[in-house]
Amino acid sequence: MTDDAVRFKQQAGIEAAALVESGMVVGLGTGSTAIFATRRVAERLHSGELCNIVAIATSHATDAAARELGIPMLTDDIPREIDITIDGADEVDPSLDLIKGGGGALLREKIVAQASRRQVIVVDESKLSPRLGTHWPLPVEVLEFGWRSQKRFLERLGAVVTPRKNNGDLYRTDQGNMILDSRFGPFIHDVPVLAQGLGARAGIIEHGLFIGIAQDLIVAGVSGVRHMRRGSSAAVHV
Ligand SMILES: O=C[C@H](O)[C@H](O)[C@H](O)COP(=O)(O)O
Repeated sequence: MTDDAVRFKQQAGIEAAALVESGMVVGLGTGSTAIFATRRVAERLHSGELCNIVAIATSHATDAAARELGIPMLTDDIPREIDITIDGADEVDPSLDLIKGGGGALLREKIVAQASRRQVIVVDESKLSPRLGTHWPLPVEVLEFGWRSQKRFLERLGAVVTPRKNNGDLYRTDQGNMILDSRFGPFIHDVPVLAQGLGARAGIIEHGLFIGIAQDLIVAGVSGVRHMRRGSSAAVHV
């Protein structure tokens, strides 16, 4: 990752953390961009600028980081509605639909996103894409039982499928499942139809298409930080 990319991720994360208000329940995303928002929320909490917040993490890694930073955490059964969640993404299209799951956290991320009133996505500008699937394979979380059947199913849908590995072994999600990275190049032709097909297949636990979920996008790049809202063509420069 270049120094510029790290700086852009940090700018986007810090901008998003400013949207958190005292008294809120906050969803904390996973990855190298969302962590900057988590750190900034912790800084605001410790400086006294924020008070009385509780958070829920989208992965074991984020949970450990947030606890280390001294953020009060909710239990995993999400006993309260989440006011705002700040998370990263692997690809973002012009209507703010997303591919997520590059870090393997897609299932918890989607659970937290769907339990949130407001989902704010933070990215550096390299994540912007004209059509989902252009730059990134779609992560599909599958149960180990029967996984080769899911691989054939995805191949019949037109994907080139690579079981995700970690140091030579099969990668495991926080839930102990596998990820099949599925490249539908040059792009995914019909995102809603694909999402519906994947959702209907037993053995597929979740997929990384987040459609209609993000309300806000904060993107940082060479021309500064922009804040976009779903359904609004105007980008606000901040
Ligand atoms: O599973 C991981 C998540 O969906 C991440 O939010 C996504 O991969 C983006 O991560 P990063 O900000 O590190 O590029």
